[in-house]
Amino acid sequence: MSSIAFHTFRGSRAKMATALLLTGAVGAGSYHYEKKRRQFNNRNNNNNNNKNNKNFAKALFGFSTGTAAATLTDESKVKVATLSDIHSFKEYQQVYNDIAKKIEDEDDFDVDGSAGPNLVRLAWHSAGTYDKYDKNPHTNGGSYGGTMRFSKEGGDGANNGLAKGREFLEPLLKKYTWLSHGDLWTLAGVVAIQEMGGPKIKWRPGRKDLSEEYQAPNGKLPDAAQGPDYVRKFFNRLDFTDREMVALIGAHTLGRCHVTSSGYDGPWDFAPTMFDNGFFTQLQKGVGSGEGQWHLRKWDGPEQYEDNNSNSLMMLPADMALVQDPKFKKIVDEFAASQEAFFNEFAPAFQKLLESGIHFPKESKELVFRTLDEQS
Ligand code: HEM
Repeated sequence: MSSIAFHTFRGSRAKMATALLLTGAVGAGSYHYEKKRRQFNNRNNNNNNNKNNKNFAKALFGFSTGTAAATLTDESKVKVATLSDIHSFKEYQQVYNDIAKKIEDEDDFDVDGSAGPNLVRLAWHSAGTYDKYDKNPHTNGGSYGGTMRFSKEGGDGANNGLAKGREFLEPLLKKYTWLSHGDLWTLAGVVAIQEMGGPKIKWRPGRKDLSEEYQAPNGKLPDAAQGPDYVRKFFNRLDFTDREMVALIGAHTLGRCHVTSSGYDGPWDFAPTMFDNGFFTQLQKGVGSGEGQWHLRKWDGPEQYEDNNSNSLMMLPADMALVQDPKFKKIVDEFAASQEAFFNEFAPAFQKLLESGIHFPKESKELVFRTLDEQS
């Protein structure tokens, strides 16, 4: 890189370096780091320790240690999950339990009671800003930095209603002062899904709070008024396949739309606090005048669908997109026919969503939590 280019980018690179170094991503000096470094050096059978230290850090974390601003490489433009200061499985299970109990205790959070659906949406919106085409860690989003706590990202219209979920979780940050916003919000999504009867979701810690400059630009979350091409393109930006995107939108089995948040109104199925394949069984029949089908709701609000049977359920245009596109429709039919198939594909897709844009070193363990029921 020429010195001019270097100076041009020096400010943001220095900030990036500081952020990553502060995260403890490098963790030089820790027991874990030292052990791995020695193994690496032995394997490479080379006495040049200083050079080897740098190569090791690069292999593990994607960038070299040393004078940070000067030695950052292009690979460093990723957000690296920390290994050095994460906590034990037992402690994360404790956080899990506290969130689960709080959901259970505060059962007047929303129209349907539970805070669970809001927390799932919080986890997804914290991660769903990721843009794989944007290589600048300041703007490419994802759940790492917990940046929805700042006013620009938090104030994006798509995030209306989520301040309530963030406030609900605030006491946990006071109790577990070592927990980052990103870890808390993503973990809360996992808790909510599992406690509402959904599949086990593997989860990994290591996100760190980043500063305001890392807020994702507004407009990175999906527009519900759009059709199949938009939905496919949107989720391709997050690196998802057709099957993964259909599975993920199946989370609309939970919760409801609120006129005060999005302008849309109503729940997708009759059990909005139960994680099942109800979204697909409702959606499957598509638009028409027959039994179990859908028609456009006549009202003053934005275009949305209403079910013929009860006139009380809703579908967004972006939901209906999944039965308008033949490739999506085939997958909807599969998930409507088998809840097991849905769960099997939802769980890894949701884990992938929560890890979008984050590099988890090979050594980082996937944690699988026990539900409150399983522990009693
Ligand atoms: C094309 C993609 C998507 C669009 C356009 C979309 C749109 C919306 C809208 C408009 C709402 C209503 C918000 C409100 O008024 O409170 C909503 C709620 C919700 N969304 Fe999505 N969504 C999408 C994908 C997803 C995904 C991938 C997930 C999770 C994996 C998800 C989980 C939820 C949940 C749980 C709620 C209910 C929240 C509550 O009850 O407070 N959505 N979504």
